[in-house]
Amino acid sequence: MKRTSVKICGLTQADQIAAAVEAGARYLGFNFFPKSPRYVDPETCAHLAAEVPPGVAKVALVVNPDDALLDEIIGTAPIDMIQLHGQESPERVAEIRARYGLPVMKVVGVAGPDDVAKLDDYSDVADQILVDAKAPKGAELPGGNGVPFDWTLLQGRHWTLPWMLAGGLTPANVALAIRLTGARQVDTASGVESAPGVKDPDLMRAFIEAAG
Ligand SMILES: O=C(O)c1ccccc1NCC(=O)[C@H](O)[C@H](O)COP(=O)(O)O
Repeated sequence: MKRTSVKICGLTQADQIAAAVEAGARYLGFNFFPKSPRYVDPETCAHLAAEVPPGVAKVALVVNPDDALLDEIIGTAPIDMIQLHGQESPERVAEIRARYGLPVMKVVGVAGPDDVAKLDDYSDVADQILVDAKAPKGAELPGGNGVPFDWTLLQGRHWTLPWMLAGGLTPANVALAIRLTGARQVDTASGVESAPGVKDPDLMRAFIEAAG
């Protein structure tokens, strides 16, 4: 029986979705950040989402979205959860959650102890927290950079909300990351790709197996 729920983020092709589902992913992320090699538009997402069986959550990843973008995505594709991957304030998270009536996962980028403390700001307004590595200085993308953070920063920390670990997780390091942090949910994008934006079925299978 699986103990860890896995999210595969940045799916762009139907065959990758079939492979991720077959391997046991519980969440699939669709990326609406235009500069990303993993970008999909709402129409494409709607077609891809039709391939996703019940029980696997379809997550819309957005960065500092305005209502117009969210209206378009939610009005076009059957999204189950919104992932906020920008600098959204607690007030904006609450507003989005109320407007769309969907669960919201707020991302907090971590590089040091002060960042870990920020997780508490969202405990009353989000449904889940995604604890990701802070993007390296000068990076073009706010996430999906394949960079881990110091997992020991999370040791001894407890949160009331469900949370997910991300940032540079790969088939080779995910078991150690889980052991050090106690994460019960993990997320990966670049760690299961053969090239930027191209998910590799063997790597997805290996990741989910290693996550346990
Ligand atoms: O993946 C992207 O291109 C991306 C672009 C803009 C914001 C977030 C993005 N990715 C986030 C993720 O896919 C993951 O949730 C997370 O950052 C881990 O990515 P990785 O380190 O590549 O596993």
